[in-house]
This record gives sequence, C-alpha cells and structure tokens, in this order.
Amino acid sequence: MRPAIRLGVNIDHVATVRNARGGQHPDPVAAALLAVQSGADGITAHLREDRRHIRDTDLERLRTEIDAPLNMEMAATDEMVAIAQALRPHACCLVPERREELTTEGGLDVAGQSDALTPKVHALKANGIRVSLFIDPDPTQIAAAAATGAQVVELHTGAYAQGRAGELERLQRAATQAASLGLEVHAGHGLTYENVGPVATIPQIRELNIGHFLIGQAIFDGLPTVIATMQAHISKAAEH
Ligand SMILES: CC(=O)[C@@H](O)[C@H](O)COP(=O)(O)O
Ligand SMILES: NCC(=O)COP(=O)(O)O
Repeated sequence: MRPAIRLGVNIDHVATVRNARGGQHPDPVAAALLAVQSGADGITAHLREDRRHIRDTDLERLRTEIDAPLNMEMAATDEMVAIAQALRPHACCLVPERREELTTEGGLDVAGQSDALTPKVHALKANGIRVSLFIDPDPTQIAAAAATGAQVVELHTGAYAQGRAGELERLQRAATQAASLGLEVHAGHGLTYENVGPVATIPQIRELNIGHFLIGQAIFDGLPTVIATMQAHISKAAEH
C-alpha cells in the first residue's frame, strides 16, 4: 500500500501580502498554524537572499511555534547554510535564486556545481537536517543529486504546470530513476487543483510542496477549505 502523499504548504505569499504595507498582518506564522490545524503535513518557507517575502524572524518563529516539520527553502550560499545550521529545521531544500527572477525559474544545476554543493549538503546533514535538492526532472541532475549525499530530490513541476509537452513523462521517468538511486522523491512549483492529479499518480512521490495557488485561492475560500480540497484531489489521484 502506497503511503499517503504529504502536503507541504508554502506560506511565502502570506508574507508577500504582509510586506506590501510594511506591517505585521497577515502573519505568516499564524497562517502556518492554521494550515497545520487544517491538515497540512508540513510547512515550507523560502528565505530568499533578498528577503522579499519570508524574513529571518518569520523562520525563527516558525521553528519554535509550529508543531510540524519545517522545510526551509534556501539558496546554497554560506549565509543560508549558517542560518540553517543555527535554526536546525526538519529539512532544507536547496533552490536556485536569481535576484531579478519573479519566482524560481529552473532547477538547481547540481551537475554543474557538485564540488561546491556537496560540502554544503554534508554540513546540513551533520546538523540532523534532511537535505533536498530542487531540480529539473533531468537524468543527469538526478544522478548528480544522489552523488552529493542528499536524501531527497524535489522535482520542479513548473514546466509541467505551464503545459509543456512531454513534461509529465519526464517527471515519471525522473521519479523512477531517483527512487532507484535511493532518493526520496518530492515535487512542487505551480501546482493547482487542476494539474496536481497526474503528478500525484506518480507512485514514487512522497511529498508535494504547494504554495502560491493555495494562498491565492484561500483569499476566496479560506485556508482550511483549500487545504482540504487540495488534499482530496491528491488522495483521489494517488488511489489510481
Ligand atoms: C522552489 C519553488 O518553486 C518555490 O518553493 C519557491 O519558493 C518559489 O519562490 P517564490 O515563493 O518566491 O515564488
Ligand atoms: N517548492 C515548491 C513550493 O514550495 C511551492 O511552489 P508554488 O506552489 O508556490 O509554485
């Protein structure tokens, strides 16, 4: 029997709304608490180098106030590794960042920088942190990710979400390869009620991290409802 797929709720864009006026409302930590109370299996928060949304204090409060796994997304920089080593979240997910990007574009180029990445993976693991690498569903990147010692890959579903042809099949092949190398397989980026189903049917996937759509839809339906609805879509698809 396949284990239930865990839903990680990314709360970055609660912080986007909060920062729009420079105040304290809406509080991302309150949103995370409500998400967990509503059934989220974990909380994901991306501490970007430019702090455009999640801030260091948000992460510190999430670490102490949320009774659920915290997945800290971060660039693979010395600054972020030091923050993660001090914070010791349940997990870190290393993602690429470009200051001028609107959102994460491609996956992390692990193959092109494995010498620089591997010591960072080991440094995080040495602090009891589960390390995930956010990569495109590319066989070279998956092999490189396994070689770093990371326990998890999170497959970038952005191209799939944009409707690019053949992307679901790429994700299926990537998940099979990753699992065969002993990696735990997660996925995320751009997932919605409409497109999550086919991804959830991929048997190796253990966790989906979803944020922008959920927070946006919560404006209309409320966070508890959108989390329950998303989980229903995921579990219905995963049964097939
Ligand atoms: C890695 C990824 O796809 C997201 O988790 C990331 O957080 C996107 O960045 P923004 O949340 O800043 O759009
Ligand atoms: N790693 C993906 C994530 O955390 C959320 O991505 P999105 O749903 O905000 O696109």
